[in-house]
Amino acid sequence: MEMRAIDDVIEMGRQLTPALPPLSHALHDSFLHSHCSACFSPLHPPPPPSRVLYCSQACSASDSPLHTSSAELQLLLHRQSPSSAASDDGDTSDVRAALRLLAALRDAPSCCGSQRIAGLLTNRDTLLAPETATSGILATIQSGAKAMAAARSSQKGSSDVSEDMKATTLEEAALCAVLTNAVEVQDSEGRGIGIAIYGTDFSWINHSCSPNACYRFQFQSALDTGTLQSLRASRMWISPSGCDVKMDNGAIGFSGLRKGYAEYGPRIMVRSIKPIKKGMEVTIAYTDLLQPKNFHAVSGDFPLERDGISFNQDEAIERLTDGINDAVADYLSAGDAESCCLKLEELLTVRVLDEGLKTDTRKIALRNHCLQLHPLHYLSIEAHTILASAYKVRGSRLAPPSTGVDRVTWEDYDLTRISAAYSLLLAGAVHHLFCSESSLICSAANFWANAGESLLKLARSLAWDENYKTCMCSLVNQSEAYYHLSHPSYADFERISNHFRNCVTHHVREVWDFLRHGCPYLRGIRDPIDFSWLGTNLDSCLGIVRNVSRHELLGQTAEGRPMVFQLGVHCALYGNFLLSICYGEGSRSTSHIQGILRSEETL
Ligand SMILES: C[S@@+](CC[C@H](N)C(=O)[O-])C[C@H]1O[C@@H](n2cnc3c(N)ncnc32)[C@H](O)[C@@H]1O
Repeated sequence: MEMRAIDDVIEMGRQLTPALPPLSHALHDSFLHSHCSACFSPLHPPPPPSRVLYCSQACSASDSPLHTSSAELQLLLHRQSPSSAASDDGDTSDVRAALRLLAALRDAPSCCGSQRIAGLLTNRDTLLAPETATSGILATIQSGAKAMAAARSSQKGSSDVSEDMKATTLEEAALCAVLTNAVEVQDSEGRGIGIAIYGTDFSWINHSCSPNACYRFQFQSALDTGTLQSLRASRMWISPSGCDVKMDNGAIGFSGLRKGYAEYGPRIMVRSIKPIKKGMEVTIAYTDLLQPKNFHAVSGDFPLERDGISFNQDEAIERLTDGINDAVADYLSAGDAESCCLKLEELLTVRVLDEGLKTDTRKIALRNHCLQLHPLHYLSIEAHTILASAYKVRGSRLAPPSTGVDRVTWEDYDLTRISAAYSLLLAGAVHHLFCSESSLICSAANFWANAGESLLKLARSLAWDENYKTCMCSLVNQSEAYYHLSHPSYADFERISNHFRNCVTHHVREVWDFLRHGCPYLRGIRDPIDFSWLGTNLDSCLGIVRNVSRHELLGQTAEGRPMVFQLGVHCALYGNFLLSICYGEGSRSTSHIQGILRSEETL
């Protein structure tokens, strides 16, 4: 099954589905005590741990009957009991979501088969086939289905649990449907807090490495009837297609299934990120397009190569990945952001393949050269993301509690400046990839918005006068109008993008030396937006920044501050423009960045 566009031409930034409620959803175990199990909103303040918690009476009334009738309660109790062998097993959200799915469809047993449940593909035969199943997935499905069957028997009060547990086909199919169709629900900080399974309107959308649509979540507590009616009234711009469409349409129309649609839980809505013609298949990305698996398909491979000799990439990538993981462990587990920055910058700067060069005479001749990881390689992007965050944390740690945001120490200021430089480099690198693969619009949007936020924080951090807040650019003055262009024509999109890009390129030339000053790795990056300097010889880029004294830096800061501000405003506005295409007006991401721009009096 697949979904196709039903209108003549759908512009980019169009909402293609209403905000769809989940068929089933479950928090990850680690968020069961900090978030509402019905609507996934954070609990303030976190109450003392108990089994399943709700943010309101309405959420409790909506969800607790399903929590009990689905046997989720029994499953959690069983796993917590000291006698349970599975008590310290991993996350149970898949299994709990599968139990909830079966309970939601209890009145519609004909919707449940081993191939499809409520129209949703289970992939059971493929997932359990001996030739395709990895031992890990097979064991996970079998043990999960057994735990589900045991919990369901115990909930029914069945006397013969062992007999009930023999027939786990239905549980296996439900769990496979969850594994095939569930999406990770992320909170505003991008943390995966749980999973949700949606009906066929969403779940029949296939994956593409170059998708033309994306999705976002909408979090609400239990909805009143008026809001529900208006959500349902919103139209579908896509419809099912495929050889089974008749049969499966029957499945979705079944009244028992409709009962299964919870009126609460994180809703999902699909949006177009490219113009889509009538009859074209609508696709989304199931994974992060900047991650390795898809990266090569999206943007080509950036080889570790010199003078026509390509090196053993797998070995090098493995070593670099280990190095990055080691640095991240310092940051996340040991809380040592400084060590993380040192390790990552060393990793990005030193030769990466020296050991592999021992045997080949041509390669031996190259041993004195410095081979750097390409700045657009996915590992560089990963490392830059961590560096931007680690420098930011280091900057805020150094500020004494009494100083407030506007009065910071020099060291704090330097760290904030380098964090902003990394954020800008990330925005530029991902934007470069976005120019050749427009599916990366959501990533580009987030990186531009982050760069804008970091640069505005930097401009704010030395407050000796307020005159820096002047933006002469006509685009900035018209920015209010762009918020209402969440589905622009492609021509408008290109015009606005080109204008913003030209302004950003101009400002970057003025401030880049200042932003990267004192950072050994960043001095090798000539320009963070225009990568035409990336030729064959990265070495020649090193060492081009003269040493600047603290005094000169201070002078540059006073002068550079309006420019940093203008650059920050442009990045934030452009990020917001792209965010409104991907997620629509009023989304959490756009509201956040608009709040920042309002506080800077640019809106
Ligand atoms: C959420 S379902 C998508 C709808 C599904 N095609 C159906 O018939 O119900 C996900 C499953 O669809 C299949 N699928 C999705 N995208 C695919 C793609 N690009 N190529 C091949 N199979 C795909 C895979 O079996 C995947 O596990």
